[in-house]
Amino acid sequence: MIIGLTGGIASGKSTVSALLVSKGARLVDADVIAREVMLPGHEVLAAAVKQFGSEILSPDGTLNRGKLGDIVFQDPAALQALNNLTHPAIRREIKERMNSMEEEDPKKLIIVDIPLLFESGLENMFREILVVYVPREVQIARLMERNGLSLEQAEARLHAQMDIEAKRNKADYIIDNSGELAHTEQQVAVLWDRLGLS
Ligand SMILES: CC(C)(COP(=O)(O)OP(=O)(O)OC[C@H]1O[C@@H](n2cnc3c(N)ncnc32)[C@H](O)[C@@H]1O)[C@@H](O)C(=O)NCCC(=O)NCCS
Ligand SMILES: Nc1ncnc2c1ncn2[C@@H]1O[C@H](COP(=O)(O)OP(=O)(O)OP(=O)(O)O)[C@@H](O)[C@H]1O
Repeated sequence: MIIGLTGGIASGKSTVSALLVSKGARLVDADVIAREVMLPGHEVLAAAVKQFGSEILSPDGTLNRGKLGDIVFQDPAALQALNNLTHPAIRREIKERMNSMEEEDPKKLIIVDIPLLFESGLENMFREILVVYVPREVQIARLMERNGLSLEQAEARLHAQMDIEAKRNKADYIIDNSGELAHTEQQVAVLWDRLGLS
């Protein structure tokens, strides 16, 4: 059983994924893979340096994520160029990990957390999709707080994604993470039952 999990930036995808993992699900996390392909020595990072220049690197040769984020989240063409470099490698790795987890234990729930699942047209990879939802204002407030961003920076990041209401409309399952964590936990428990996993 494989479910695609998505939502908006800072809507709580990692929080909900962690709750599902604590119940026994296995997790493929596209953000983790996206970080791996940007590590020194990886061909995707080399291609990004070629595209955006060595100013996206810190003095120790690692990616300066804030710097690259500032470049791409203000410029749709730059974001598209970055996506063209990173997404094929990320997609390949997601598929490999999903397949090997499924082979290892076909009965276990596998959660595949992909922030840009809809934007990247990956809906067809999944029979069912779970959207972690919070209203836009909550998204902005949590993003500003967690990443120390200004309102303008936070809005630019939201603007680079499909609107959260549109994602919610495409969901098979919705977890509303706008309340207290305990409320989110309850919904995860209900979902777990509904999937027949209890
Ligand atoms: C631009 C980068 C360096 C910014 O790094 P930073 O540490 O500030 O953010 P982080 O990687 O933690 O991403 C936070 C969130 O931003 C949003 N986001 C990231 N990349 C993108 C993108 N290409 N388009 C729209 N939103 C994005 C997602 O909601 C993500 O969960 C980084 O996001 C990156 O390398 N992005 C390209 C790879 C990618 O598309 N990743 C998304 C997961 S598939
Ligand atoms: N129910 C909640 N109540 C209050 N704060 C929360 C709740 N759920 C998550 N948060 C906080 O909101 C922020 C965003 O949550 P989280 O990192 O899980 O989102 P995400 O969707 O995985 O983010 P990203 O898109 O950036 O990867 C974090 O700082 C987290 O601690």
